[in-house]
Formats: sequence, structure tokens, C-alpha cells
Amino acid sequence: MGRISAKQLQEQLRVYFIMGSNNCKKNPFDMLKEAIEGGITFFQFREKGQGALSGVEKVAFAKELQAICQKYSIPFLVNDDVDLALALDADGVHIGQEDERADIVRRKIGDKILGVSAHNLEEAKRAIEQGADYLGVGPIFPTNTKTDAKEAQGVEVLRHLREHGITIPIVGIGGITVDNAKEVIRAGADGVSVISAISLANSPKESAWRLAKAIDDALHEKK
Ligand SMILES: Cc1ncc(COP(=O)(O)OP(=O)(O)O)c(N)n1
Ligand SMILES: Cc1ncsc1CCOP(=O)(O)O
Ligand SMILES: [Mg+2]
Repeated sequence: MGRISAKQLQEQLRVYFIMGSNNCKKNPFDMLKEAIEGGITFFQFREKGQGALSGVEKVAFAKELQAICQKYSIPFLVNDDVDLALALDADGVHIGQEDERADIVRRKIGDKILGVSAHNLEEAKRAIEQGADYLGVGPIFPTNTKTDAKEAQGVEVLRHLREHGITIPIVGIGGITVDNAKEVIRAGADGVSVISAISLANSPKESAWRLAKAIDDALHEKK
């Protein structure tokens, strides 16, 4: 089948929900279903931090989330854990600058989707050379969700990457909400990745729906 095209990925990355068991206020399976009903387009299983599951519990949890994604044709990616992604035959993996090297991961995963975090032009160029299909750029805004996140960069980093020839799909991440999502798209991202905007919302479905609407509106403005 070959690697996914940039165009197809760009379409799929509009509302990218990331979640692990410790991000959930309520039943994680219900939350994912609600988020899907609301209009998320991509999902990342990110099981890390305080209270995170490990071993067989982590695998069983991931499998259940993957089954929900499969039922609704939502791509299912695994954060950091390349072996788990391969064991589950996930759609892809997301890795950061402190994880395994992107070129090594690319060799391991073949044509599966590879997302790489980048904070600047140098990291973005290297990630692309090493086989990234998309970039996760941020934190754009301050976030309470990732305790070891770098300082927020604002949307200018997205504009900078686009102005310097980075054309592959990009999602902004970090502190993105319904109220600031449009700025992220206007600055050059193809989509937004969020954890708390959906996982801590009173209604994950409504929050996902409002994010999807904001992204659609901002993308139409650009056309
Ligand atoms: C879409 C997306 N973008 C960035 C990240 C962050 O990855 P990383 O820097 O490796 O940090 P952790 O998420 O592993 O703590 C991401 N997960 N997803
Ligand atoms: C995983 C990650 N990488 C950079 S910021 C972040 C956390 C995003 O969470 P939130 O959407 O709740 O700010
Ligand atoms: Mg990582």
C-alpha cells in the first residue's frame, strides 16, 4: 500500500484527540466514543505519567480503545511505545525528541504512520529527513497536562516553519481549546491535538464538535 499521502493525512489530522487512563474524569471508553461522535478525526493512545497503567493492563486498555477506533474508522496511534504499536498492529506511532530516533522507528514500522514532535526548524527538517509523516509542534500555549513540557512558543512557530519550506502536515499541540484553535490553523497548522480540551470537558462530545467546527471554519477561511 505504501506510505500515507500528505494530502490524506492532512485531512485526517484536523481534530486529533490524545488520551490515557490518567487524563479521564469518567469512563475512558465512553469518553472516546463521545469524542468520536463529536467529530474527532485521529486518536493517540498516550499512557504515561502519574498512575499510568503498565504491563498487561496497559495492553488490554489499549486494545479496547483500538477496537473503538476501528469500529468508527478513526486512525489509532501509540505514543512512545513502538513495540506496543507493532504488537497491536496500530496505524502508527508518535515519538518526540527524547524518544527513539525517528529513522530507527521508521525502519521498524515500515509504512505505518510516523508522527514526530518538533519545536523548531532544525528538528522539523531532521524529522522529515528521517521519515516523519507529520509533525506535532508545541506547546503552542501553556499546558498543565504535560509536566515536562517545554515553554509555550505561541503560534509564531507554526508560521515560521511554513515560511521556511516545511510543507508536510502539522498539528499544533499544548493548551489548545475551542477558543484559540482557529489561531493555530490560521498560523499554518492542518489540525489541532488536544488532551484536556476534550478529556476534562463536561461534555467531550460537545467539546469535540465545537473544536471540529472551529477548525472547519478556519480551514475554509484559508481557501
Ligand atoms: C501530536 C503530538 N505532538 C506532540 C507530542 C509530544 O510528544 P513528546 O514530546 O514525545 O512528549 P510525550 O507526549 O511523549 O510526553 C505528542 N505526544 N503528540
Ligand atoms: C503531549 C503534549 N506535548 C506537548 S504539550 C502536550 C500536552 C497537551 O495537553 P493539553 O491539550 O491538555 O494541553
Ligand atoms: Mg514521547
